[in-house]
Amino acid sequence: MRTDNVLTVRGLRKRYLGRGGVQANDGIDLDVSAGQVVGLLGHNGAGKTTLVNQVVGLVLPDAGTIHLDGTDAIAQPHLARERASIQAQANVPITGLTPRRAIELVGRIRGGSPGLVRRRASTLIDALDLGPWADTPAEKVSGGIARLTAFAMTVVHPGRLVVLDEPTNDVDPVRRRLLWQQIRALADDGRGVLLVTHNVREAERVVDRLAILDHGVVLADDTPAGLTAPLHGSLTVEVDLVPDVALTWHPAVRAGTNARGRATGTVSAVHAADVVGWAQNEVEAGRLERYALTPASLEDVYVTLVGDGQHAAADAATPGTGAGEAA
Ligand SMILES: Nc1ncnc2c1ncn2[C@@H]1O[C@H](COP(=O)(O)OP(=O)(O)OP(=O)(O)O)[C@@H](O)[C@H]1O
Repeated sequence: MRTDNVLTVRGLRKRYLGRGGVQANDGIDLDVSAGQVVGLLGHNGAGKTTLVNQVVGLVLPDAGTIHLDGTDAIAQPHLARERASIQAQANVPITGLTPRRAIELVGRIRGGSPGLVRRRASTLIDALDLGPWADTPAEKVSGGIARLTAFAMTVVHPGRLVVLDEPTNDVDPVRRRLLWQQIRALADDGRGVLLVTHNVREAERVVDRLAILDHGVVLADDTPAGLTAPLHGSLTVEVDLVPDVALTWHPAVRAGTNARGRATGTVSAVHAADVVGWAQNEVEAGRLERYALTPASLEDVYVTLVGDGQHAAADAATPGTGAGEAA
């Protein structure tokens, strides 16, 4: 029976043997429907790539089931690879080709007709602003352009499921937005998209649903709004510390993380004005460098669930460095 689910994963387990062994996936359930972008967020080693590799038959699970567009992906990995398009974490080398030629070649290998592939390649090149490099030898293009080329190679003739493993690595902020638009367009066109990322802000911008993975376990799986709902009514306070000056939070602040000269806490919105007054005072007295108050975000949810994952926050936008900002 055909369902709207493009990918259904149940109870997936994978342990790598070797010194001590690693339980890379520990009973994962995950669904991706047609028309949906589902984010898979987790720090280094959380088990994301292991999950993806099992979906496309590159790694054999110890237990669990994977159904991809109606087929059993474990029993029939060749069908899974036909029905899924995957952009791996590492770019496939395209030395000797130009980006345009590489994109067209993959489209043809995947069964697209010459005319259709040529048109789709041109559309992607324009949409991702790759025009100036499209006909340049691949050896001469930058890392970001190579990454965008790899994305275009993946989606030139996409399967029902499109898996993108860190597609925006090395991509500049402007083209990153263009890429996000193309990810959205894939879903709008009826594909299911699984977007693997470390980047909380990226997840916030693009996904319909987000699964947070930690040590091989899905800790939460919901819409961004659903994930942040428990934090509604609270704000995040972030302060930059003055070296050698101990921080004493305002009593209304619940302390969170404190590392590398920056501390965060949460405060109920009803106490926000008091905390702004306190923070301003601390800045003027030279006990704080700066402060910022922002609405609770997915990043706060992630840190609450996973801990102070410096990895996840690494690519997040940095608040301004003025004397203080209140959102
Ligand atoms: N082939 C392998 N043999 C042994 N251990 C492995 C192998 N591949 C991955 N691991 C281990 O399994 C765990 C999960 O790794 P995985 O690559 O799936 O995580 P990830 O979330 O994709 O990380 P990253 O974001 O760094 O790519 C890690 O502890 C990793 O060291």
